[in-house]
Amino acid sequence: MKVAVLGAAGGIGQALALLLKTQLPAGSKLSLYDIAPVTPGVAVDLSHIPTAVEVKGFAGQDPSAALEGADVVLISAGVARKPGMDRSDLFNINAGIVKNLMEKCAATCPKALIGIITNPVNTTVAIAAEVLKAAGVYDKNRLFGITTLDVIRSETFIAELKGLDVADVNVSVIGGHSGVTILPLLSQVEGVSFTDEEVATMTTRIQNAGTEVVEAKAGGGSATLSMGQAACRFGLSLVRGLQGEKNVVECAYVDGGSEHAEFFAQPVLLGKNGVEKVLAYGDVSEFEANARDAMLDTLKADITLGVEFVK
Ligand SMILES: NC(=O)c1ccc[n+]([C@@H]2O[C@H](COP(=O)([O-])OP(=O)(O)OC[C@H]3O[C@@H](n4cnc5c(N)ncnc54)[C@H](O)[C@@H]3O)[C@@H](O)[C@H]2O)c1
Ligand SMILES: O=C(O)C[C@H](O)C(=O)O
Repeated sequence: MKVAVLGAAGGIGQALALLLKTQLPAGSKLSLYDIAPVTPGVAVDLSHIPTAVEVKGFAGQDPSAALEGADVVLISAGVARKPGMDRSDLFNINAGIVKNLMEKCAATCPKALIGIITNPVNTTVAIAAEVLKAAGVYDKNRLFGITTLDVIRSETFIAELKGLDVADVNVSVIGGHSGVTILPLLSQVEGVSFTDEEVATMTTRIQNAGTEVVEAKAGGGSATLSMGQAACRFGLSLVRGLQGEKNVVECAYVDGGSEHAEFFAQPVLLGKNGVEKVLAYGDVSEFEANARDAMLDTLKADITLGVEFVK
């Protein structure tokens, strides 16, 4: 199994690479690429950790060597937010970066499962899909926007509020990955009940959690360590699915035939070809149904922006 990380010298990339080096199955290959010249050094550094995962690092303008034979590609290349910015403010720089990297993926590893971390995810995933379509290699089951950070935040915050063991808390988060498009389905959390006020406060906290980190880092970037953990969880789930493990389910932002939008985050069953089945997200409360319907104009506009960028 070969996993490539693009943007591997960055805050997320280095944390993710460390976690993958220590958690990928024995015999895996980890391929690190970034435009930053330090990237081969990051790989050498990681290679001294005693696990049966081979690491190689690549720098420069062309990621092709890093992508050859990749089964999974995780992309965190691009710029991060500073206080006062929205994720959509990253579009001007990150759209072109994702487009260029996806052209290389389409040419070099068209069958790989690709997970997009780079913001604005609602839009960059649409860009990735258009690039793959233009190259004639699009398979909707192999492209994912990684929204796992919203899931782990939800699990953490709910466990804290309700005094639960976080290992017992499972939450689906649907929609997209920015502001009101992030919708945790609190009504479905087993063994927990929330007052209306708790639902409103918790939903807002989860939607603004990225900004909470951006402000706390005071100009030094956005979430990197928690995102490294989230991307590692998601990447390992992709690998487990590819290896034939059953019942691997994650929420992800996919082109899954949703009635709501062309791309929509919801639970998916992962398998040997990526998405094996898009799962229904189940019954929702009136609050959640209203929040879901209210996000759709924003989500669709984010998607259209990406489609038009490539066309
Ligand atoms: N999906 C999510 O939940 C989520 C969570 C946190 C951050 N993010 C996003 O992830 C992205 C990366 O965040 P970060 O904190 O790691 O940023 P960072 O600045 O620490 O790292 C980004 C890396 O990308 C590299 N890079 C830039 N252009 C590149 C190119 N063309 N090819 C290869 N590498 C390139 C840079 O050299 C840098 O090492 C941002 O867009 C951020 O908003 C997404
Ligand atoms: O908020 C950001 O800009 C980064 C990321 O999308 C997050 O949710 O932490």
